[in-house]
Amino acid sequence: MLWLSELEDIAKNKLKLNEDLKNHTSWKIGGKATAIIEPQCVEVLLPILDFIAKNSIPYFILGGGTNLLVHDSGFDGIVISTKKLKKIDKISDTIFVFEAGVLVADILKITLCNGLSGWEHMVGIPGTLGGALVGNAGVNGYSAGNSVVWVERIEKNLSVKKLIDKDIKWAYRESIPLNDGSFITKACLKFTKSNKSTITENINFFKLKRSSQPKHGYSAGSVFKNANNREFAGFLLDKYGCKGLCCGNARISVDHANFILNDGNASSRDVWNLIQQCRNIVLYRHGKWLDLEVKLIGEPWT
Ligand SMILES: NC(=O)C1=CN([C@@H]2O[C@H](COP(=O)(O)OP(=O)(O)OC[C@H]3O[C@@H](n4cnc5c(N)ncnc54)[C@H](OP(=O)(O)O)[C@@H]3O)[C@@H](O)[C@H]2O)C=CC1
Ligand SMILES: C=C(O[C@H]1[C@H](O)[C@@H](CO)O[C@H](OP(=O)(O)OP(=O)(O)OC[C@H]2O[C@@H](n3ccc(=O)[nH]c3=O)[C@H](O)[C@@H]2O)[C@@H]1NC(C)=O)C(=O)O
Repeated sequence: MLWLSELEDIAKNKLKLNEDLKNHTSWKIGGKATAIIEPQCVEVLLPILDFIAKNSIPYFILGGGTNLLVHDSGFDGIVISTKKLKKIDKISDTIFVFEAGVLVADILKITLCNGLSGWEHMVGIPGTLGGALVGNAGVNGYSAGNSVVWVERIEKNLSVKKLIDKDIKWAYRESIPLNDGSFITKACLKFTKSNKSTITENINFFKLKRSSQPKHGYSAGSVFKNANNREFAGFLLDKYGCKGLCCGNARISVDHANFILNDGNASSRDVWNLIQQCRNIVLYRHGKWLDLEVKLIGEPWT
C-alpha cells in the first residue's frame, strides 16, 4: 500500500503496522489493524485526517479501548489513537482544559488534589475523556457532560469547531452531535471548590454503586444499554437465567449479568455468539431486543 509511507511522513511518528488490537482493548480481543497512529499533539491530526479523507481510507478513533468489541479478523484501515494526547492546561482555580486522551481517572485525581468537586461520579469509569464525552459516561443521571464548558473537535469537513455546553444535547449514553464521528481533541471542564473530605465521601458513595460489578477479568463494562429506568439490561439478563452462560472462552459474569468476561482466550466470535444468545433469550422471554452499549469494530458480524 503506497499510501502508508505517505501517511507515515504526515504523521511524523512511526506508524505501527499490523498492530494487534487485542493489546489495545480492555476485552483483550481483536485481530490486527493495517496500522495504528498515536499522534503526539493535536496539530498533526488535521493533516492526518485530511490525508485519510482524500484517500477514502477507513479509520476509527481509539481512546482507552474500554468500550470496543474488535473482530478477530481485525480492522482493514487506520486506527488513530488518542493515547498521547494528554496535555492539561489549568485556566483558573476551577477550570481546566484537557486533551482527549487524558484518562477519566487522572481527571479525578487532579480534582481531588485541587479540592474540586463535580467529577466524583466518574470514579471507576475507565477510558479517556474523549470516549467518556462521546458516550456521555456516568451513573444515574450524573455524567461527563455535567462539567463541560466547551468541547473542541475536528468535524468531518475538517473544520475545527468549539461547541459550548448548550450546543450539546446530553442524554443517557448520548451526546448529540459529539457522537457523529467527528474527532474530539480537547475539552474545557469546570468544577466547584470543595474540601477533600466531602469529595472523598462523594467518591465512596459512587464507588458503592459499582460494588456488584466483577472485580477481576477482562471486560468492556456493560455490554447492553438499559432500555429505560425500569428495564435494566443486567436485571433482565439475570431474571432470565443468563448469569454464568458460556460460549467458548467468554462467559456472562455471575456477579453482574450485563458483563461478559473473557476467560483468557476468548475470540470475538465467542463474545458475539454470547451476545446474540442473550438477546434472543430476552427477546423470547420479555419481548425486548437489547441494544449494544459496546461498539463493534471490523466485520462481518452475522
Ligand atoms: N461505566 C463504566 O464502567 C464503563 C464505561 N465505559 C464507557 O465507554 C467509554 C469508552 O472510553 P474509551 O475507552 O476512551 O473509548 P474507546 O477506545 O472504547 O472508544 C469508543 C468509541 O468512542 C469514540 N471515541 C473515542 N475517543 C474519541 C475522540 N477523541 N473523539 C471522537 N470519538 C472518540 C470512537 O468512536 P468511532 O468508532 O466513531 O471512531 C470509539 O469507537 C468510557 O469513557 C465510558 O463512557 C466503558 C467501560 C466501562
Ligand atoms: C458499567 C457501565 O456503566 C454502569 C455503571 O457503572 C452503573 C453505576 O451504578 O450503572 C449502570 O449499570 P446498571 O444499570 O447495570 O446498574 P446496576 O445498579 O448494577 O443494576 C441495575 C439493576 O439491575 C439489577 N441487577 C443487575 C445485575 C444483575 O446481574 N442482576 C440484577 O438484578 C440491580 O440489582 C439493579 O436493580 C451503568 N450501565 C448502564 C448500561 O447504564 C458501563 O457503562 O460500561
